Amino acid sequence: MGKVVVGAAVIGAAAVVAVAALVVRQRMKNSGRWARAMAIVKEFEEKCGTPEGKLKQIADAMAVEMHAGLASEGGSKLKMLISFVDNLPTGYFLFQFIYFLSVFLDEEGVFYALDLGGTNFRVLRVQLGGKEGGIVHQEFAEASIPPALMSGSSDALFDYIAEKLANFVDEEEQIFHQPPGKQRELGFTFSFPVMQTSINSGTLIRWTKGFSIDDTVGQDVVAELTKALQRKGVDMRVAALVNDTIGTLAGGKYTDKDVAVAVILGTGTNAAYVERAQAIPKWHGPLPKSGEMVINMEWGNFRSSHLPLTEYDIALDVESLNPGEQIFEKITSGMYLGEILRRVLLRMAEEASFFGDEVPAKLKIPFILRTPEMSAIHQDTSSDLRVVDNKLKNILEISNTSLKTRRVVVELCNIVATRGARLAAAGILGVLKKMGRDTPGEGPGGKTVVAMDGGLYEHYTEYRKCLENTMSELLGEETKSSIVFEHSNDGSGIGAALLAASHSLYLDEKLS
Ligand SMILES: Nc1ncnc2c1ncn2[C@@H]1O[C@H](COP(=O)(O)OP(=O)(O)O)[C@@H](O)[C@H]1O
Ligand SMILES: O=P(O)(O)OC[C@H]1O[C@@H](O)[C@H](O)[C@@H](O)[C@@H]1O
Repeated sequence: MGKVVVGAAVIGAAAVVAVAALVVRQRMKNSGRWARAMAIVKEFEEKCGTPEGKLKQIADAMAVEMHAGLASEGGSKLKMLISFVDNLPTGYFLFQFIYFLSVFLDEEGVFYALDLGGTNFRVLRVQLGGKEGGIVHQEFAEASIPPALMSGSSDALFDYIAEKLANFVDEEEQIFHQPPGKQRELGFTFSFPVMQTSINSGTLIRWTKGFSIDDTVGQDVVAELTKALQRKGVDMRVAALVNDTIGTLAGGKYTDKDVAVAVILGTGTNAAYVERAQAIPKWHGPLPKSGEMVINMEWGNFRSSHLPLTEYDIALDVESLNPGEQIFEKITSGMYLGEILRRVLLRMAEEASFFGDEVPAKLKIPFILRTPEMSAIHQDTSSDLRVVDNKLKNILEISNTSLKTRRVVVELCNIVATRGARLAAAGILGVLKKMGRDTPGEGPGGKTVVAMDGGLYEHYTEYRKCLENTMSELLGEETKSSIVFEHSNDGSGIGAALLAASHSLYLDEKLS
């Protein structure tokens, strides 16, 4: 009996020791995994660093590339596209003219706008003029663009657009009907790089963001739209073709004459600004009477050795629809921020079992983690980070995460968004430098208004606050006080309608 008891005790003790050893080994393994995960986070944070000195180097590089892009076609990765909006028949500079436009137009001043962006497609009806002038009435409809149309045929895309426009026109109330013999007129906002050949013609240079339709490249997008409108029986003339940054500048200028720069932070990113005509060596056409021209920078394609690129950015670019293009856009704008976050989480799952022994299958799907979900995670204010928990469950099917795991996910959102926002601020500083507005009190009336638009800027509060705080950091309080950010919500749609009005075929009747 004694031997049996002793034996059992020895076995029991051995079992306890074995379990303890297992627990210790598991804890060591977990602590080893955690340490590995934290090392990945630390390395990522360091490589995303945007200290003030680096941002100022980037701003200087942006200004240098702007000069190069204005000097000659192809002189820079910045296309610096001339927008043609200012060679008005009346010789007025576009924006002054728009400002007085409503005075010339009477109640029939109904114009349409059509805005093709990277994610959404909007149609707008604007009634200008009337006794009080200004915008008397506006209404719009929005639809997301079916992903299949982003990589189908040119006709399929433009037929979809024409169909939506036809439906919108059919809903037109009787009071907006044009008098017999007068064609409806449209401002076409096209959020992609176009080499403009006139106010209402221009060829697509290349697609960006999620679009990749080979048979549109090199084509006149107004001609493509016009053919589709004819196919759909829509009697409408495209009076103006503008990039969304130009539309935002025009729309912003309509309400505030000090608007001199427009920045879009949406699915993609871009900027436009008012340049002195003499500062555009590559322009050999007639100089506008105003002496100023409006430039669509296409700054999404900016590239500099100073940009804090990580292995995740490089892999994203290599696997993108447009490798080697739009690098600045890919680390600052809405289409990509969530995807960068996903790539970091995937590496942590693979190399440090961050979400357990198995790598979550959904985490391997590109673009499954959209920036709107990332901002919800980033801006979770609950004590147990339950929004983070829900997003991880619903999007990635990752359950039972610990609070400290969720905190790391939030921190990664902060790293990605902070880098993007601070780089956007550096871009704006570069534009202000080029304009000579980065020092106190420069610019007419001492104030420079930057019209901001885009769903990322509008909806990602942490990103927007970081951008504006970074502007103060870079400019200093004295200069910052002369730079005003105005959120011109859907300014590009209004701007496109205004530009259509300012290039209307029927203007002479009103001006005479
Ligand atoms: N709540 C949100 N948080 C963060 N980003 C958002 C949010 N909502 C939209 N976005 C971003 O804004 C983009 C849409 O921008 P928007 O300007 O509305 O359309 P488009 O890019 O088609 O012109 C989306 O692709 C997304 O990246
Ligand atoms: O409004 P979106 O879709 O975010 O577009 C912003 C910018 O996106 C870029 O990819 C385009 O080249 C620009 O022309 C455009 O202005």
